[in-house]
Amino acid sequence: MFTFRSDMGIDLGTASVLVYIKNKGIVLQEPSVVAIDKNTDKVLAVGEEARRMIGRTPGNIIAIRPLKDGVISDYDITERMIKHFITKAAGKFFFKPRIIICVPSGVTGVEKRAVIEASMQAGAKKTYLIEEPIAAAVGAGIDITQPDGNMVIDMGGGTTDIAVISLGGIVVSTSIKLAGDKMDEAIVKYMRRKHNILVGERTAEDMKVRIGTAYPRDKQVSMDVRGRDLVTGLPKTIKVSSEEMLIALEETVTTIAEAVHSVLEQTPPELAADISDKGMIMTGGSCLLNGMDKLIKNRTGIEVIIAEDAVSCVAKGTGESLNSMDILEKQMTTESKSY
Ligand SMILES: Nc1ncnc2c1ncn2[C@@H]1O[C@H](COP(=O)(O)OP(=O)(O)OP(=O)(O)O)[C@@H](O)[C@H]1O
Repeated sequence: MFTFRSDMGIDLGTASVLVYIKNKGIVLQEPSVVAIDKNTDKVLAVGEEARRMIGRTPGNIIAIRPLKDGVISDYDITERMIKHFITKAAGKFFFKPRIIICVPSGVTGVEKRAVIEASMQAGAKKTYLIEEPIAAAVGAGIDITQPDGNMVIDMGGGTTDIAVISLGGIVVSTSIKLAGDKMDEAIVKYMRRKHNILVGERTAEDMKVRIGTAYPRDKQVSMDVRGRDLVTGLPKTIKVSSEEMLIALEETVTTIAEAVHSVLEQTPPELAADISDKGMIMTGGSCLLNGMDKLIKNRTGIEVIIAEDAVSCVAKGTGESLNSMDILEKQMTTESKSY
């Protein structure tokens, strides 16, 4: 089916890719996973279909997450993944779309060019890149053009980006490679250390979402977890409580709260006063971890607001930035402007 020009915003995340099309909203949300046949180098599946293959692939098939820790770890695969998602989201287009892509904050100039190249090859008329905290703020409904201090904490899969934004620009920021993936790893380590059980990446993520917590819960919850007993080598099921998750996640979540505190310390006083009045906004999938808002509030004394549709904020903000391209142009990567 042919569609008329549909400007497109893409959140190229470590954990998932979201595509936003103007006037349509989020049209695609899939994990950033690609399954490859090692022998032929052929892409077998992308997104959800590829994710289901993680940990279950025969020798010749590998499921790759081409973005890791907020950087592009596999270039070529990232390029192929972007092309696949653009084509899937847009169908065949009549007018080439303008595409704006939000990349993890740690990517290098070379990686940025690879992303732009992939987008151009997939049929973009022009490609722009945008910084993650700016996109998150726009998606959370903040008018970033005002001379007001706004603080955004975007906690994704690979990175947590913390930024103070005013007049459309980032005043102070930091990006740490600690977010959802590291929480999952911490759970795997805890289960091995405490229970002598090996659990998979997906089980750990499930535990985090269902019983994980960053702050003591009012009411304890627990779940049955299946893994491999490291002593007998056989499958085993045990009950794990949210109290245990608090211990497993403590180091990771405390470091994130400390990073927020340190950005606040570097914030100019007027902007800090604005933030203190309005509260900080949290976006990204990992901000949904139970008690994360309470932990940060407890550490900083400032109210924390979880944005509506926290997971899709960056994609939404990326897409909406197309409307205010002139104001935001200064935020975009210079090398992307000329394409
Ligand atoms: N309810 C929840 N509780 C805790 N964590 C959650 C929840 N829902 C999603 N997550 C986590 O959020 C992370 C994904 O978030 P998101 O989709 O915002 O990341 P991303 O944009 O792909 O990553 P990045 O911004 O680092 O590139 C995953 O680690 C996932 O496990």
